[in-house]
Amino acid sequence: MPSPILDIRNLTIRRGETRILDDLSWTVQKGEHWVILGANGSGKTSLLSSLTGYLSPTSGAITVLGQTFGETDWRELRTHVGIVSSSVRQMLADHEPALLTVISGKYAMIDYWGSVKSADRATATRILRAVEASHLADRRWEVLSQGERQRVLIGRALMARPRLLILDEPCAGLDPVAREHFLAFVQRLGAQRGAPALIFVTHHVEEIVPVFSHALLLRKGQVLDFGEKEAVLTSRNLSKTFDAPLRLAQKGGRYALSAASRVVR
Ligand SMILES: Nc1ncnc2c1ncn2[C@@H]1O[C@H](COP(=O)(O)OP(=O)(O)OP(=O)(O)O)[C@@H](O)[C@H]1O
Repeated sequence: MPSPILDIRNLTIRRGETRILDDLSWTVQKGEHWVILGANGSGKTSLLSSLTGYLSPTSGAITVLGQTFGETDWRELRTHVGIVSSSVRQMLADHEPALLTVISGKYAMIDYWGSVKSADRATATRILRAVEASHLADRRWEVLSQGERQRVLIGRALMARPRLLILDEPCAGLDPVAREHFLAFVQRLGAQRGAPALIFVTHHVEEIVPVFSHALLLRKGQVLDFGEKEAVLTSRNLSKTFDAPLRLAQKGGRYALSAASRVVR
């Protein structure tokens, strides 16, 4: 069996008295696309930071693409993991056209400088087409809408040909129509042959499109449940995740949450 995309064993991260993540184990196999759901402060961002090597474990093991934290050059490994998050968004240069932003992803560079190789230009042009943003190639970062920025950032991440693509709350700041367009794009992206494994972090079950096969629920730094989404996404589990009685409904492969008068089983 090929090595998993991601394998986390008994991960605990403590800082001072705070137990940020507590004995967390999780495996992502090739061909799976995961959603991580959890309330504010449940540890989602910390988990992502740990698997890109930015937050060191107190104990436990993290293996990404067959390489284990502490035994390998994490900087090299990072180039195989694409990440789209608010911290990357904030670092981009206002004046940079989208095509250069995408090219910069190959070199893990912010604010691309230097001459552009024609092969890189051709690849970035193809990627911009794949993220349905060809028309944005010459547009500067500062004028792009939030939805356009997300596509360009995904293009930037894809430029490094990642096997794992992490989308950390990518719908934050999108209006309902832009959000639906973006989610339809994520659905197409994940369904493409050879697509990287997706990890999509959100607070909202409405954002779980059918291409996601698995879900991980986090609560107070611990895994509440994980596995195939049909088994994990239940009213009972989500009520525990968000500490309130909630009812989960499913229609046409999409989910919706509403308040319930008591925890629904
Ligand atoms: N370096 C640190 N030192 C101490 N506590 C930390 C540190 N980093 C994170 N925490 C705490 O760990 C908890 C989890 O934080 P984290 O940002 O991972 O949550 P989250 O699920 O991403 O939340 P949100 O949905 O609000 O973004 C929080 O209580 C946070 O204050």
